[in-house]
Amino acid sequence: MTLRIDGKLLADEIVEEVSKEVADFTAKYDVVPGLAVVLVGADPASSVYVRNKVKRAVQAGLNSIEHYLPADVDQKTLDDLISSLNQDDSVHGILVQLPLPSHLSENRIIEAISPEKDVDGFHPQNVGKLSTGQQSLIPCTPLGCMIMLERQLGDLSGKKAVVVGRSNIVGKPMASLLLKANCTVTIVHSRTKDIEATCAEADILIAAVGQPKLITESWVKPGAVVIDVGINAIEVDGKRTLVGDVDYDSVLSKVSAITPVPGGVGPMTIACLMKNTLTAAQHQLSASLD
Ligand SMILES: Nc1nc2c(c(=O)[nH]1)N[C@@H](CN(C=O)c1ccc(C(=O)N[C@@H](CCC(=O)O)C(=O)O)cc1)CN2
Repeated sequence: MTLRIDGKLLADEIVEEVSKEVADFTAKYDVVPGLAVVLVGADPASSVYVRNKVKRAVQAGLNSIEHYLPADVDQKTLDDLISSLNQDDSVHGILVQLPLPSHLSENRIIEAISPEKDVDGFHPQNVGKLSTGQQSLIPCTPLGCMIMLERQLGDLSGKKAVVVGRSNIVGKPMASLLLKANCTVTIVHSRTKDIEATCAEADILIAAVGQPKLITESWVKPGAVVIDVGINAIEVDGKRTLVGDVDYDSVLSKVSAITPVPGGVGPMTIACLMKNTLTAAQHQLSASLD
């Protein structure tokens, strides 16, 4: 029987665990970990994600600080805001919701965030540490995927893992994490020859390419564990529907476990942000006591 990995349920559990640890942390140090979320503009999807992040932060017992800036905000204003959040001791985590409007530089903003407060794990210092196997803040989506995989499979050592997609947010950090967990890792992308055959050898298949229902039955190995990171809005019978990069119905009977879309990786991304904020606060406090 195929297991449907319930990301919403697991996310609830993680936020509950984080809230207990936050309560202990606050009781011990008299400090409430603070998460600052910055939204530029009013993109509907980004607004939903930010709203859900704030809701989860409150559930986790974090201090949620929100900054809503107009879509035409200039780079200097955003740089100044990040600089003031970096200096604010009540803020332990900073997240700038992506994508930013095209006149703003995402790289400049990511690099402006203090690496210790970079709860997205996107700063080059955190990326470098992750890729060299050092302790760092880990991007939330790949972290959520690893938690789901480890709860499903336990030890991942020796598994063949294929990551479809090479983005900085998901594909590359996902590959680093799988390698750290002793998997044999392949990243496939638009220039890979015979992607389908490579995917069909994977014990673990991570789909993070942003192409609706690309991966069908012939792409998966019998018994594989499939993690679908894609969240694509398509029209079905004139109605907006969310689907993953995997054709769920087509692969379902062949795989041993699979994440659905919606309700799989998405909720875990937000839960892991709460986890990262607590981790950042713990590290900042222990550094200040050194
Ligand atoms: N600064 C960041 N920006 C972005 C990130 C990120 O990790 N950091 N990731 C994505 C968006 N994202 C979080 O920000 C995100 C996307 C989707 C979900 C989610 O829960 N999706 C639901 C469906 C939601 C819906 O109905 O539209 C699901 O999959 O069940 C959470 C977070 C890009 N930007």
